[in-house]
Amino acid sequence: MTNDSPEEETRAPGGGGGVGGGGGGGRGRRNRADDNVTILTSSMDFHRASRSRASSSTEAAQSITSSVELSTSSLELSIQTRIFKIIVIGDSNVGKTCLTFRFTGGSFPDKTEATIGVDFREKAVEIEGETIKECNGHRVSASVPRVLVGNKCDLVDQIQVPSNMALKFADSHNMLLFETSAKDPRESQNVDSIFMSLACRLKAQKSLLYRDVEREDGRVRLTQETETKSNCPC
Ligand SMILES: Nc1nc2c(ncn2[C@@H]2O[C@H](COP(=O)(O)OP(=O)(O)OP(=O)(O)O)[C@@H](O)[C@H]2O)c(=O)[nH]1
Repeated sequence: MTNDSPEEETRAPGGGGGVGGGGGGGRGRRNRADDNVTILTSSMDFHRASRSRASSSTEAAQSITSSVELSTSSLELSIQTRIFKIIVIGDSNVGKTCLTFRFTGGSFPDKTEATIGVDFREKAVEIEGETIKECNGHRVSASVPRVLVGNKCDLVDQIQVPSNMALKFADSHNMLLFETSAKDPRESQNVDSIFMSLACRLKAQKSLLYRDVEREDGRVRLTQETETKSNCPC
């Protein structure tokens, strides 16, 4: 099994689709000896899609005379999509590329080559009505949600790490455990759940939406929401 903070490789899913939300824990299966466990870590970022408004002269005039109100509504409109950066870390050949490809592209790649450096894929998903996007880039911090993934569970006769050991490791590091196969199409939902779980947890962890818009002396003051609220099942 890999260390808690594997350093030899990091990878950010990018290139295909997005994230979904899902639930929790995993089943158990394991990889080859040198492959062991893939750890997915993630961090959160915030993306504001700009929206242009006021195309007519009337609207333009309104935007001048009612700048505060327009600024407020523009802000609300602009908060459409948050970007979560998910980093897939693990030993070489464990299937990081295939897992992210399965999730973002929906299939198992016919051929992969050892990734040098960092590979990016991205996929937009919707959770509780909010669009979440992965993003090119990564930042690892101890506070970000992490899950532990054992890939290649289709290789039943080559299991290297017993499920109970993986579970113990995951528990001790406050991670969910997923045991899955990027190759087996029957496992695709479980692969999705890995990323959806992360997206859900990221979404719930700390909202960066500016919900409280206060007016003070004719000026708009934005208050960053810090409360964690979610109906996400994971
Ligand atoms: N049987 C099986 N093979 C897999 C699975 N996932 C990946 N592989 C194979 O494992 C090999 C390595 O897969 P990659 O996704 O390139 O592994 P990686 O971790 O990205 O490798 P590096 O780029 O070297 O770090 C390839 O030959 C894949 O076809 C799986 O779930 N089951």
